[in-house]
Amino acid sequence: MEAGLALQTRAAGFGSGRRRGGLQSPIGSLRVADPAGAAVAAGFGSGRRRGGLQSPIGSLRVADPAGAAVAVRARGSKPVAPLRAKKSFGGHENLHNSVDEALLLKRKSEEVLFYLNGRCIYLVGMMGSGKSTVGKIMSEVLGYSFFDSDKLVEQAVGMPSVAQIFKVHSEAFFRDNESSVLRDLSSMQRLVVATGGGAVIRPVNWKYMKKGLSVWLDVPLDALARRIAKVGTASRPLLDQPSGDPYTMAFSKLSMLAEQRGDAYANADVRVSLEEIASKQGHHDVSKLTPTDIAIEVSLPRISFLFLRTNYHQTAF
Ligand SMILES: Nc1ncnc2c1ncn2[C@@H]1O[C@H](COP(=O)(O)OP(=O)(O)O)[C@@H](O)[C@H]1O
Ligand SMILES: O=C(O)C1=C[C@@H](OP(=O)(O)O)[C@@H](O)[C@H](O)C1
Repeated sequence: MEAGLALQTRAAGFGSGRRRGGLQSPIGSLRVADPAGAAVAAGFGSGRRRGGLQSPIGSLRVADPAGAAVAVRARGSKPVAPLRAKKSFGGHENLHNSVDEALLLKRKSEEVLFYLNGRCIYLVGMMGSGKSTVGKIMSEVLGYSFFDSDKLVEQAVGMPSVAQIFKVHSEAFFRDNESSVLRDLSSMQRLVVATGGGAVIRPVNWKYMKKGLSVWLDVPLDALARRIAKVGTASRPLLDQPSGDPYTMAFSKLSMLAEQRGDAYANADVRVSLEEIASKQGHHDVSKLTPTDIAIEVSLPRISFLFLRTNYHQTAF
């Protein structure tokens, strides 16, 4: 299968200024091109490339045509549909409970766009916290590009899964590449990035993520273990166990990791607590929250106030 990312331009009427000639990361591994209106295909790792510079970990090129936003999707996959779900979430048939909810999300995200002023959003949180799911919705409504840092590492290394990278190389090798990917992404604008759950443990990654807005999806361990048990642990090497009840194994490993990671997630600019959202909704059951409920919290204009202050501290919503 061809590795690579296909980029699609969509008019979004939002831009923080026009970049000409592209930005280059310190090691020249990433280039943001502005080919005045042209949509381009981006290659990463061993995939096809048009232009852009290459580093040992690969090359990324994103078209940013004057005020238009780009949507990114894996080559061959379908674009993310903003208003319809392909899966059921905690018994919900839809990502959104209603059209009203979808419209609310759209309105909130438009307000936040102004304050973001092109800055990237980095979603952090434990494995299974919904970074990819919520991130795709956020990117869709913001007119931002979505990147999953795990996928970028896979493409850069030229391996089909994080599990294989851990097995053939090591966790340290994966972490080095994860940092390189985050460094490269940090020189770009208008991205929603779903980071790997362990990205928070390296201080240097915070240096990169602090160039944008970091948002911690704080999900109770029990809910995480349920979600992971449902989809299996094969794609998450730190949780993969040869035997045992998947929920119990996932819960115990996640608890250990949460302990080890201590306050690392709390470095994020914003904490979105599912327990608090559920309690606000009056049912106290986080499994009833749709990804859109959560994306609305990420988009709340309250976040925008962070950018009005020169010194801000983490805010829990
Ligand atoms: N709000 C939610 N309710 C129920 N299941 C969810 C929710 N958000 C994500 N999921 C499911 O949980 C699993 C992990 O989500 P994912 O977005 O891949 O997490 P992450 O990127 O943080 O590892 C997926 O199977 C996804 O469909
Ligand atoms: O928590 C972690 O250390 C990891 C989380 C994974 O990403 P997700 O959070 O997307 O599952 C992936 O980066 C790797 O398996 C390690």
